[in-house]
Amino acid sequence: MRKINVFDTTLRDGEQSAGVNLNFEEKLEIARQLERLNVDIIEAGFPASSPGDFRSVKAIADTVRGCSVTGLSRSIQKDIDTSWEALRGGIEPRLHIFIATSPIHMVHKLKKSPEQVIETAVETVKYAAKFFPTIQWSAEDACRSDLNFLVRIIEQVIDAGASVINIPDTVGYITPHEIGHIFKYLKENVRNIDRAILSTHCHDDLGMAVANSLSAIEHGAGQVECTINGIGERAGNAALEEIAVALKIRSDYYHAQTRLKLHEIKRTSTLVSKLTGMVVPNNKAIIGANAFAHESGIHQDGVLKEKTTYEIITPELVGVSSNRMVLGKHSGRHAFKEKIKELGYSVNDEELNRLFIAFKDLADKKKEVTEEDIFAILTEERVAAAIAYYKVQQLQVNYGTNNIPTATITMTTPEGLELQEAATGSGSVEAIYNTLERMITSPIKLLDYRIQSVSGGRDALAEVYVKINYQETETSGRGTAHDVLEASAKAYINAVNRILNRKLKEDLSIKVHS
Ligand SMILES: CC(=O)SCCNC(=O)CCNC(=O)[C@H](O)C(C)(C)COP(=O)(O)OP(=O)(O)OC[C@H]1O[C@@H](n2cnc3c(N)ncnc32)[C@H](O)[C@@H]1OP(=O)(O)O
Ligand SMILES: CC(C)C(=O)C(=O)O
Repeated sequence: MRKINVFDTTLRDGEQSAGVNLNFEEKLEIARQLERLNVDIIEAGFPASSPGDFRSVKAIADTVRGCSVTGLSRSIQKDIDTSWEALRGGIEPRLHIFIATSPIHMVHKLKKSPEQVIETAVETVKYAAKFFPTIQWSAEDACRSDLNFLVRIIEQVIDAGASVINIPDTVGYITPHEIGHIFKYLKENVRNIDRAILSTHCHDDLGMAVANSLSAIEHGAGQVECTINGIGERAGNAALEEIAVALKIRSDYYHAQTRLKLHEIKRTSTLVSKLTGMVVPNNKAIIGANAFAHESGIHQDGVLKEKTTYEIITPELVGVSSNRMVLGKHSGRHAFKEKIKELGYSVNDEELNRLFIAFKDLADKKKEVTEEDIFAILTEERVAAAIAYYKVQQLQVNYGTNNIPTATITMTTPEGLELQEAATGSGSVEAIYNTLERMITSPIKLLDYRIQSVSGGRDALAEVYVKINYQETETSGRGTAHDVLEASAKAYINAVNRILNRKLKEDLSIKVHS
């Protein structure tokens, strides 16, 4: 079996999804989970693009020990210098440097001749090789580039020091047959290709990203670039979970394997969905809620007689557990700690105490505390805004079909004051948000509001996701609670606190409660 390296770009290309905005703690949490999933390379961001990206790439490179961490860089010395500062603490510092090679990009965007592009690529790879032991070079828009030009530039960047050559389908234009031909052609025609690994990076504009990635693997790619849940720029990237499971289930055809721990897939998908606010459609392959649901009589009959009649993947393979009930209100600290360990987390005593209080509180209200509930509590605890500038102490909502909904809220402010306010709205959530806005004083614009339940049943936890604009900054916020209105208030305040935390970290003028 050929070994295929998995290069996860959820934190770089995935974060380029419109509306996704992960903060420092969230990126670190996703990186830790990717490490548990056992990816080979994590692309943690684009260090030169902003101080925030630099900080998170550096923290991930300094923390992650189970795989290599990389960051994206333009073919510019200052991007390479910044990337080195961010990545040098990693176990195998790796630079991902790119330049466009298609006529459209060279003429209109870079305004460089093909010869100038070759010269820039070679010079910058040579420069990067002074620092980085491993350099991945990408030919942006490779799939719309001239094949003989690709051969020439690839030969020269390999000579300059690149050992991974990535052939992206940047605009999601190629077909499986065509990409197979490109990889075969490069394998046969690049003189020094035995000194490099070929990599594939596909976008889903025409819905072919996974099929194209698999075809590239079939024709010689030794590395696949993908994201969890297929999130990414425009229509997204190739979905990691689909590629990995296709290689496993059809190993008879591909004869290639990854080193992923497939049972971590569901959890990774849930975490990324929660933190990005990008909901996974029910019919999504591998991780959608319906992926293992047999609805029609003939299928159910077949599955009851013999599972393999209609089931090619077992839910257990990707970590979907049929045993959902785990703990209840009589469970103690030991069992709870053990469950957290089973979920792949380790917590210190202080964290355990806080989590246990949240767990007991939930267990009092809910008959069955599922694995998903515990995962939600854990995630909320680990990625909560570092400092809760605003804290809701009490919330009361008055609603009736013939009344105007009114919310009354008691909240502590950044100055430690306790304020009480009330306001009305056309619905209960609007009444809550109008009340909070009165107390926070700066205008807050609500851009998006979504709600879902964490697990099934009437007593399920509610999870609210909001996107707001506050103090000229856009961010998202999340809140989980047993009650939808409390979860709504928490999500709103979480978003405001996240902006205030970010401003403090970036050392910008912090203006709270003016
Ligand atoms: C296919 C991909 O996904 S590539 C990754 C895309 N990701 C991102 O762009 C996210 C992060 N980007 C950013 O924050 C900003 O674009 C920055 C900080 C990188 C650059 O910002 P600015 O300096 O304001 O430049 P801006 O984004 O407007 O334009 C890009 C410039 O880089 C140049 N450029 C683009 N790609 C490359 C490259 N690979 N190597 C060198 N220069 C490049 C463009 O030609 C343009 O140069 P020009 O100003 O001389 O015309
Ligand atoms: C930078 C490269 C790899 C990229 O993201 C693309 O071409 O889509």
